[in-house]
Amino acid sequence: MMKRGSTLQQRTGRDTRSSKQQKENEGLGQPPEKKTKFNSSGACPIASTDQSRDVLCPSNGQTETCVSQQAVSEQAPNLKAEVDDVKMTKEQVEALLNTKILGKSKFDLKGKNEQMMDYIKQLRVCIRQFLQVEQAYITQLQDLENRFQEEKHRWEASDAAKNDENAQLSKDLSGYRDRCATLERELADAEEQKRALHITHEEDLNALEASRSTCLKLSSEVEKLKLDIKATEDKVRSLQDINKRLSEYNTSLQDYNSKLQNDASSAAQENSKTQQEKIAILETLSTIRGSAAALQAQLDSAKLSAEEDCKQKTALLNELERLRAELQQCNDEKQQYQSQIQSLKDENSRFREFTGRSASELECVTNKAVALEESHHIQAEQIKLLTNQLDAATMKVQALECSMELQKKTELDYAEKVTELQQKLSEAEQRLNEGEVIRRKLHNTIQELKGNIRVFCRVRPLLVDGEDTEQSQSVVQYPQFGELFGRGIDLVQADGQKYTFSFDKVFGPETTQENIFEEISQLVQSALDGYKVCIFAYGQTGSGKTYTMLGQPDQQAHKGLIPRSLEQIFKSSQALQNQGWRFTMQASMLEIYNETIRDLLIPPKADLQKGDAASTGKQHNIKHDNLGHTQVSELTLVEVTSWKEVSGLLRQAAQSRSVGKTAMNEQSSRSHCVFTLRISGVNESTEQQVHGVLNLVDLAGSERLSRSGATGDRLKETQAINKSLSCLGDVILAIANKEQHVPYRNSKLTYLLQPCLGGDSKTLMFVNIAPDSKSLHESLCSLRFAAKVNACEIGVARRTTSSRAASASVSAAGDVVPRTH
Ligand SMILES: Nc1ncnc2c1ncn2[C@@H]1O[C@H](COP(=O)(O)OP(=O)(O)OP(=O)(O)O)[C@@H](O)[C@H]1O
Repeated sequence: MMKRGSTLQQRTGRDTRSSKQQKENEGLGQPPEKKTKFNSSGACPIASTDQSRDVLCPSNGQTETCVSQQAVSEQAPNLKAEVDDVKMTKEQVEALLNTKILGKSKFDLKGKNEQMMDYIKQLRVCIRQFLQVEQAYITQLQDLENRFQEEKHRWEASDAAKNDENAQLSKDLSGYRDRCATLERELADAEEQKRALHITHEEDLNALEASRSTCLKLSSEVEKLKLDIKATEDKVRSLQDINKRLSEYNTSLQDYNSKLQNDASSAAQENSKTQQEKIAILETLSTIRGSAAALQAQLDSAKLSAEEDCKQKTALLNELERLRAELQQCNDEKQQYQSQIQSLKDENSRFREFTGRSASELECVTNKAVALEESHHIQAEQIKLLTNQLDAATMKVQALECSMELQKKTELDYAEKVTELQQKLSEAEQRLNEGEVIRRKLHNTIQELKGNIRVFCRVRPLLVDGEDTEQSQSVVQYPQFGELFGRGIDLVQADGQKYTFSFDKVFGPETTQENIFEEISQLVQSALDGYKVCIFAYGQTGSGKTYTMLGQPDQQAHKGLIPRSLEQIFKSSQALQNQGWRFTMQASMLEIYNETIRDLLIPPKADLQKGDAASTGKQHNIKHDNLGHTQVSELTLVEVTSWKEVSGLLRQAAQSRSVGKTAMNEQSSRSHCVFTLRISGVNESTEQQVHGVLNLVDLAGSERLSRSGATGDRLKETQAINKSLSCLGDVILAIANKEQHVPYRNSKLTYLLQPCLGGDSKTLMFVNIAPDSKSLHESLCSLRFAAKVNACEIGVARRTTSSRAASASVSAAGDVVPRTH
């Protein structure tokens, strides 16, 4: 009960304190009775309307909220009566609690009991009062709790709202923070920019300052320059003129360039057109040459007749002179005679006057006079005759002079015509040369654009006394029109089955060595322009490879490609000397027999002393440097300056091959023969340098073992040939398939020809075909191989050119052996 009371007291402590505060505010000096009004019995008065009001709490004497009577009656209806009667004050309660039950005496139990009963009664009243107070407190507490709950709900609601608000705010805050960060970054950037601008500004200021000072300097210079400008302006004007002309020239060049490009696209057509034009020009040229020759002959004859006329005229003039002299003489004589006659007449008259003279004397004189008159008459006749002759001669002279005039005129006309024709001729020749240059350019462009190995097919004639049987017929046919005309070849089997192939060109049996060379002369020429050129002949034994490559060098009609190419190269290199070019050339020749390299230019004596390369085991190794130059170790390189020297070398090589042939008891055609000419050119005026290589290869004949029927060494050798040729096939196949690894090193031949097969060279293969039916299968194999080669793209040919200064350090490839034999 006390505990509960104390709890209540604690709970109501705030109110109590506020009451106390109130009390203090109202005046501490006032006695509590004045403020808190007790009834007569000392109990708190109960308000009639309010449920509770402040009263002095009986336990602690402080002001407590008194519960209304109605509330008390609701809480404890059984105590109502007592509560209404008894209201205890604090002092009374304290007095009650301090009350001691003593009785009248120690043994006055009844009195004690009554006292006790009374005491209990009072305690009950007190308790009831406290219960009422407690009830009031509880009610108040509940009320407060309700209010607290309401407040709590309100607070929770507001808290949730605040939370939402907070979340929103924190969201906004993070947004603001992001924005702030962005702004900060922007600010930093802006500041950076500002700093950079500031620096730039400062730099600009510095630059401005510098430029101001420069400006000042410049303005002084400007003054000077202004003076110069006037002089320069004149120059500029002239330069502008030049520039204008140059730009016109440039435009024309550009036009020409675009035209060339257009030409390049239609190059193939243009090329053939140019060829036709060339033929037409050549025809016109030959016609012009013919008419020029005729006119020249006419002119010569006219000159001759004019000369004769001149001679005749001179003779006539001489005759005239002579006649004039005679006439003069006659006239003189006549004069003499006349003067004689006159003197005679005078004498006669004197005689007659002086009749002293004799009649005979007179007669004599008369006769003399008659004779003189006769002679005079005769002379007069003669003079008349001579005068007539003179007139005739003069007329003749005049006629001659007229004819001479005419002759001269005709001569002049002829001379004019001749000059005109010569001009036309030189124009035609110039056009021909230009056409040739364009043709060469187009040829090179086409070659470069094609980027593949070109293949020409040559079919030899049926040999009457050779291996081809007399009855044998050609199994080769050629398309007579259409796209494949001149490019196609058909092999026709006995059963009528036809195999068609096409190449860059197909040459029939009627094609001469000259025709063949005409087709490749440009290719050979490009070796002088700095290209690597390789021409090789492939085909079965006896199909005409050697005939095509070498032929018979001493016979004009049967010379092969090697002699013709070299003749052309030496001729062109000499012609190029006019343009400042100086060429040096080195020749080498080797053969590959059974995978062994033999130097064919070792002098025979040395060869005998040293022994044959193959038998002495002397090794020739092949190496390629970074520039794509091939070097064969210990190979003889001979500097050559004329075809004559090369022809000597070819003879020597042939001898060396035949020595080898005897030594090894083999056919020279069983080896691959490689002729190489290295060309180095330098232009003295432009310092330009070119390095070209011309490789001319006569391959060993391909043949099937079954057909050759070879055994022993011959079998070994055939196998070696077949191996190297099949290696060549492998290499071609690998290139055609654009494989990563190309097996160049599988044979000496392919390794030697690597730069020609591998890319930046111009390569041409002749596939030689024997047309007889016995060779049909071999021919088919050869043509199939050639078709594979033709489809093989090896890349774009490149010139090797440089300036002299740049390549001063590049030494010539190979060791040059001075020619001593
Ligand atoms: N176009 C041709 N015109 C005339 N005769 C030819 C022609 N081609 C080849 N011949 C002749 O055919 C024969 C064989 O030719 P050649 O020796 O050139 O053949 P090959 O292919 O070099 O043979 P091998 O592989 O044995 O060296 C020779 O007598 C040659 O003169």
